[in-house]
Amino acid sequence: MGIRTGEDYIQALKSRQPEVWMNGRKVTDLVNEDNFKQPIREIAKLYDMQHDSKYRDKITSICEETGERVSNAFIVPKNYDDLMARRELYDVWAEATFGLMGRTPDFLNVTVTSMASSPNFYNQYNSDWAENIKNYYKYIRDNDLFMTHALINPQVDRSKSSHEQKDLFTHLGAVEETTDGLIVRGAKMLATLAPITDEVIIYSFPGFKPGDERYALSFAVPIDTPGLRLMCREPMQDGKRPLFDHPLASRFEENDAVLIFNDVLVPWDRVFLYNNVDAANKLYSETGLSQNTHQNAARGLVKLKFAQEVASKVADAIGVDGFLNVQTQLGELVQSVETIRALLRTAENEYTIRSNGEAIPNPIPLETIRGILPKAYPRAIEVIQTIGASGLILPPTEADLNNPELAEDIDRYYGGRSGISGEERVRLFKLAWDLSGEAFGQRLVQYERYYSGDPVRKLGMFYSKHKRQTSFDMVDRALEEALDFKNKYPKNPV
Ligand SMILES: Cc1cc2nc3c(=O)[nH]c(=O)nc-3n(C[C@H](O)[C@H](O)[C@H](O)COP(=O)(O)OP(=O)(O)OC[C@H]3O[C@@H](n4cnc5c(N)ncnc54)[C@H](O)[C@@H]3O)c2cc1C
Repeated sequence: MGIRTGEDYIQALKSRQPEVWMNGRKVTDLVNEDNFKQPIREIAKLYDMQHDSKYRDKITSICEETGERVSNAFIVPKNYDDLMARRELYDVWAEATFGLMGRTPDFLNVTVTSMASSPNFYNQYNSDWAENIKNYYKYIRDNDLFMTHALINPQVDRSKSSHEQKDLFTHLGAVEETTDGLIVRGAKMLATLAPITDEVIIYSFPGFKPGDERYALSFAVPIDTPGLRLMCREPMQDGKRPLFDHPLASRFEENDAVLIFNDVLVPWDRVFLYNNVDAANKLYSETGLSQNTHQNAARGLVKLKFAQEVASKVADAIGVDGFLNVQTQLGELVQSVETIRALLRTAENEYTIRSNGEAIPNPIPLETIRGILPKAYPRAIEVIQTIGASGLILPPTEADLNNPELAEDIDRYYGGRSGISGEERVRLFKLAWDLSGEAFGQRLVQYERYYSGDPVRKLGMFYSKHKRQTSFDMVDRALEEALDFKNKYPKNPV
């Protein structure tokens, strides 16, 4: 099949009925559910871009194996140009969504591509796993599917490992093996956009202990697999609010869901890892899984740049950007953007080739971005809040603007510096409020903190790995030189 259109994607959604719960009711008509309508349009738009002559050759390529056109996310990069072709896809889709949708299809498509291009890892444990992930990759690639993922266990009691939880199946685990496959039970979270995806893939961060074997799992199933329940969080927009009043929240809401597996059958050919604590702990670091940090970084840069531009435009609109305190805040944001931009370029320029022939960006600058963004993005939002001040809270609604009795007052009292009308400023400040004040905007902050794991533990892991890979040459030399000097000049003459 190769690349899908937006309509292909929507038709696939219509053909399925996953068990989706929201606000206490079962959602039976996904594509007409108010909360999902606009996000579905946004994802469909991305698929359509693959067919648009303006983007097609930038974001898709001909697959050597099938001769079909596929997303660049499915091409295993062999050199710098291939890596940059992927980057082009990340940029084009992130810019189309202002970086506000974190889980666009490229994210997991790249993840599965990386898993499948590490057969040696799987083969050392079980050759079936290597075969299964390879076939799954081909299936996703050739049908251009959209996936969600769920890596973490319910928060119930973080002081205990999986097998020590009160209930054996609080954390998702294997119940029994059958001839058809594995029966799994328990919950995983937090699957962003799950109801409007095609498939879900399960794997975990490291941290399994002996005794956790049944929880050491990786597999994929269709999102409408019998027994799989999707519990959505409370929507942050009802899908009915005017785009004028909520120009971002009404478009880019990514609902998140907890996945509850009630004795779900996972066919054996969809099992990528099972019953092996060692393999589960190494999966992340040894399969190139962290390749998706490249997508994360490119998308995060677009989002940070967007927030920086919003802050600057807000300041300009009300004539405060000549004040030193405002300039230093705006300058700080520009420098954050430039820092991320430079790190991303460094990671790409310093790419290496893995033993499987796959080109990968230098992970150290990418992980550095991962460490900086959870602080830089919330700071950008704080700057918008500080500079926008009361102006963020006061704008009237579209309905007010449409009332002729109010029009004159709105233009007079809600306008900006010379040249900015009441309506222009109201629209800008509403956008800034969506990003910085609305529940939608607060989720975006929380997303940047946590989307790829706990930043605290990630930084600890980053440092431990860095320490293992490095030496203390300069310190050793300074110590040696001091000793040499002491021996050479015992009385310290000049
Ligand atoms: C908006 C959003 C979207 C997301 N989308 C996805 C998704 O699509 N797929 C997915 O799989 N996940 C997703 N995540 C989940 C993300 O992976 C987790 O939030 C992240 O891994 C942290 O886990 P947690 O939220 O359970 O926090 P916890 O692990 O419960 O941590 C809570 C607090 O306790 C501290 N803490 C907990 N355990 C330890 C420890 N052992 N040592 C030190 N400190 C500890 C943490 O530092 C943190 O401050 C998303 C999260 C958010 C917020």
